[in-house]
Amino acid sequence: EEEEDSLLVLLSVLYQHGQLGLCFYDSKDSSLHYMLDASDSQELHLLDKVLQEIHPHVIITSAKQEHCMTSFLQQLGELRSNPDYKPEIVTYPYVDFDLNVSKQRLLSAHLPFLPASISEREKLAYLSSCISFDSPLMVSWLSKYFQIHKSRPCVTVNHLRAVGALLKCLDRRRVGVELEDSSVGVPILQFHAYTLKGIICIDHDTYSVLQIFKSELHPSVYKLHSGEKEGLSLYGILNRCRCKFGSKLLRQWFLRPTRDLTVLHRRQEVIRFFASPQNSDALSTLQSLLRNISNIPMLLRRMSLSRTKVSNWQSLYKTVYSAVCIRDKARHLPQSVQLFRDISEGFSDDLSYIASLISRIVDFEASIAERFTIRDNVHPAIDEKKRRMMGLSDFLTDVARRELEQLDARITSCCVIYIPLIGFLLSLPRLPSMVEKEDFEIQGLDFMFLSEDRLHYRSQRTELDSLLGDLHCDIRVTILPINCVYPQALKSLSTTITISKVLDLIAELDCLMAMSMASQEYGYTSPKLTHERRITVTRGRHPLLELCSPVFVPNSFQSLDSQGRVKVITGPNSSGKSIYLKQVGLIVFMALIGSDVPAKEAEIGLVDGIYTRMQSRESVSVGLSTFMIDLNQMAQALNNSTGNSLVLIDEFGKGTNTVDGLSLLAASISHWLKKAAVDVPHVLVATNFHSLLQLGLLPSSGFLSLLTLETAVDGDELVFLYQLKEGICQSSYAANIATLAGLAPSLVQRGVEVSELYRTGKPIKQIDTASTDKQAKRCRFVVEKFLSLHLDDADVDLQRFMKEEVLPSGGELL
Ligand SMILES: Nc1ncnc2c1ncn2[C@@H]1O[C@H](COP(=O)(O)OP(=O)(O)OP(=O)(O)O)[C@@H](O)[C@H]1O
Repeated sequence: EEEEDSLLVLLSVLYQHGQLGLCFYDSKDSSLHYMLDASDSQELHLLDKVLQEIHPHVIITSAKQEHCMTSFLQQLGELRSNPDYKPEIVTYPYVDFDLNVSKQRLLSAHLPFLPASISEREKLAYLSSCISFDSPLMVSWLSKYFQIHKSRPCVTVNHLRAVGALLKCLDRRRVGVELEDSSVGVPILQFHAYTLKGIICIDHDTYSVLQIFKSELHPSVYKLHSGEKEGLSLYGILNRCRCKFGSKLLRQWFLRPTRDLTVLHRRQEVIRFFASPQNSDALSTLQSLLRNISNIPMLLRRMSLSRTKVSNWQSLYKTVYSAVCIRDKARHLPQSVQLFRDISEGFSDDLSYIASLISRIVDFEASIAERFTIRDNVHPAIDEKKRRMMGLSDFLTDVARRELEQLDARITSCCVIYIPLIGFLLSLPRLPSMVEKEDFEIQGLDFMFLSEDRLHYRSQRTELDSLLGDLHCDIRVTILPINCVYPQALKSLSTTITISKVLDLIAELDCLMAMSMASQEYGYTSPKLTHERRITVTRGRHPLLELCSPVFVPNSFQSLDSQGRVKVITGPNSSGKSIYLKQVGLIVFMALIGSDVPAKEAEIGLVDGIYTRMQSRESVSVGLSTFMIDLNQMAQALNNSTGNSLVLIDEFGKGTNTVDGLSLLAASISHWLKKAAVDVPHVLVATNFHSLLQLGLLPSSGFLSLLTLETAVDGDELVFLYQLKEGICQSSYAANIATLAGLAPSLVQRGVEVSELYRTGKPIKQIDTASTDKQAKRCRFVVEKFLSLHLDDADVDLQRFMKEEVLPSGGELL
């Protein structure tokens, strides 16, 4: 018990630009766990879940942090279900969360399992396979990057930053080594990638190789700094959301796929409902309503900060009104669907009240050109002023007529104008005789200014200003408080009916209708989701390639509980291996966000992670060799995958010496084949190393399944059939593909010859490229030289003869 008491969990957390990164140390097994950066809302729901799951005793955070984090930590004790839980909060200066500091602390951390003689470079390379750095040098590279582009929050490595502060705290408190000599550091015995239960581990590389997201710079020069647009990606084709926060929520679903069957079934039932043709009317009505939804909290904030524009009131009115309509529509849909029931019950009558309140206050028809007009009977003072304004024009014509009677007969016309803040002025045309300023003076009138050949005077006779006052200003002054006060009132009202809940439900509806539309258009099917360790896909397709390619050949996939879980796929180049791997990855991913999948039928056992080793990232920017990146990705897959993960490996080992690469690949596959049945992940390996199978480098196992992609040879031409079948590919057909790619036939022919000789172990003869004519000329030259040699001569020097006459240029002649 005492031991239990002394166990500590220390969590270090950083929230920046909507990204939450954290890591924690568990003294029970001296392990360091890190969670890859994940997007979290301002309410920090994700962090709350993490706290509930790991119950840290100490929470370390930065002194410089966003406001929401401060208030979250303050409320921690009150909000949580367990009121006794009060973790200690430690704040460190932001510099402790610096990337370079983190790197240095990691390098000097006490890692007992590493040999003492290990160099810093080797240590970094090792650490990069333990904790996702993206690359060991990435840390320093990123810190430079951040200094240059401080304002660009696109690359976030908050989990790495958090490691620095965590290690500092461990060191200070000497967790677990309190009684040891000060030279003994706090040991870290293992690193683990941490994922919340129910959330799937998918790293940045997987998102990019599977083309789940693909941002492209916006082609417009003006948007160069701000805009990145979505290229051809899964998110791009599924995102048909009508409102902005629908798209935002969909992105979050993509970033946080889940294994929670309740959540997924809730999404599936809505998608299925809208996918049915008889519900297409409901779909289009709801979608047109969704178009009117604006971001109310932002709108209200804007309205209370600055002077409200009519357009703000209009958006607010439209949003609330449309939300009421959505609720009414949802009430007519089957209440057996959970989301419809939530909308029907969750959108209270307060919404209708707000809508009617706005329409009672603001006169939208009269508020033309952004001028805010309030309806009659809202405010008695305004009503009175309005009445006076209405009669003003007749009154002023009358005044002008009276003034004209008093003026010089040469002036034939005049009018009274009103200029806000200056007041009422008499405006007369300028006569040709009026040249100098003195000529402008008229008795009984104060000259103000000359503009566009008209003279403007204030009339002492009528004193309109004192009579009427500055009506427009008055009306403004009376309106302003109303304009400011009402949004405040609405704001408090809207918080009471938890407007955020209404918006969340609307966003969810938007996402699901978008996914349903995509499902209908592309012919997807609703997968059966289970927690079993099996995946079966019948006639699956690649959701992006099928849109670009005129003909797409569907292929099935089956990975059962105990058989054929490790699939090795061989096939000629360009036969479709990579596409097949990605297709399986994408189908599983789509199931994990609740979407329908491109297949005829599918049963997906929900996986806890998708690990990929596919085409490498550009190595220049990350400062690592291509092969090192490959190894890092492979290490993550080998170390972190469980019996419930999906591992996709494409052409691993080709970045180094063939034999070494082949051995590493064979060793990695064997590692999985030798595991206990429950620990073997679903593995798909595509390789061009045919000798892996021809030389029998893999142990025989029931888990192993060998597949290939079908091709046919028609004459000299290779035809790709893209059909998956059991078996091994015997030839790479590299020559046929090289011919297809346009290499010269003579070159390809020589390649085939050499390859054949190499395979059969025969010597490869060098080809003499000199022409026959040239050779004959050389021979003639040598023969003539020998014929002219007289061996009987006493002074004959054979050495000199050979060197200087037969081989004058160092043997080149022969
Ligand atoms: N099922 C399919 N139906 C139609 N076309 C396909 C299919 N699979 C692949 N293709 C086409 O074949 C091309 C090559 O596919 P892929 O990149 O998967 O080949 P590969 O076997 O991995 O090649 P390599 O070994 O050279 O990497 C794709 O770009 C696509 O146009």
